Amino acid sequence: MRHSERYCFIGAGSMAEAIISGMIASCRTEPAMIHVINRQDRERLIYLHNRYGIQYRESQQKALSMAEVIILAVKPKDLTEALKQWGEFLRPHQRVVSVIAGIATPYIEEQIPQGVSVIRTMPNTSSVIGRSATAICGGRFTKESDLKATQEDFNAIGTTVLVDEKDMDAVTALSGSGPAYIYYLVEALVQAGVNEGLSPSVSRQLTTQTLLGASHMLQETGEDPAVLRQKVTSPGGTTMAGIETLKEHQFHMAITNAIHHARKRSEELGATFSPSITK
Ligand SMILES: NC(=O)C1=CN([C@@H]2O[C@H](COP(=O)(O)OP(=O)(O)OC[C@H]3O[C@@H](n4cnc5c(N)ncnc54)[C@H](O)[C@@H]3O)[C@@H](O)[C@H]2O)C=CC1
Ligand SMILES: O=C(O)[C@@H]1CCC=N1
Repeated sequence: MRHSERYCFIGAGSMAEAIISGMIASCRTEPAMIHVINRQDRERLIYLHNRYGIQYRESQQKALSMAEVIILAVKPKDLTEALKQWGEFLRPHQRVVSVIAGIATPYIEEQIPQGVSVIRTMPNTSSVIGRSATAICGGRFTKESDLKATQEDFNAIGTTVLVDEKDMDAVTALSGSGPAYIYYLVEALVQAGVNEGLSPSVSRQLTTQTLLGASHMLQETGEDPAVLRQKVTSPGGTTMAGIETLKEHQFHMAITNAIHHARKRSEELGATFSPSITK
């Protein structure tokens, strides 16, 4: 549903672009309702304006105060400076939506005027094509209506789930970073097909459609992935030979450790942003 709130993105990087393009493509909002502010790189704003029609020219302070929704889309290391620069212009009627990995709502709440609702989200880059998996949690001043509106924003670019803030680091490791693991798997599959004599284009086409088909099977049948796997795996057949090799190479353990390490990294990114440190 298209609605009338104005958005102001702080940070014009790849995640901001993924969300903006998804919101415009899904008609959640019009380009004229989106303003983007960025540090230094005016070329980037011109690119976003030319490509999507978003706004950037008027005073940045005015853009911030006119928006109902402020989206924080800077890197974790740049957040403190960004909040110093822009935080004082925020007001309690606005909702601040952070997409920043690792950083908890209390830190942001402490850097901006008292009472502003801060909502932490973790989308992923599939926002561009309206296929993000986004997790959302509210902060201390977040009302039901803020959560609902934020869910509607992100439902326009994929699916959403409400979680407790304590789960956000795990979410970040799993679905925030998740597309990269899948692309890494695809790189390996395509190369493996080529190693076995397929052309790169045939290998990529077969791999991509296999991934897509398997994703749809998971979603549309709702079956346990282990059951779906067993249906492919004939006793003594090719799949069994492949799966046994994956087991020998501790595939399961590699994935488990990767997600654990990514979650720890999310915690580390947030650790230096504890509210008590800023007092
Ligand atoms: N890339 C991804 O897959 C995902 C990223 N995220 C989060 O999104 C955030 C942004 O990530 P990317 O877009 O990849 O980073 P990026 O580096 O592409 O973009 C960050 C932008 O913020 C701008 N910026 C820095 N300081 C600023 C300031 N004081 N005022 C205004 N703009 C400022 C930079 O100029 C840059 O354009 C990160 O915190 C990341 O954790 C979340 C989900 C997925
Ligand atoms: O790698 C990162 O830190 C960000 C957060 C989730 C995906 N990309």
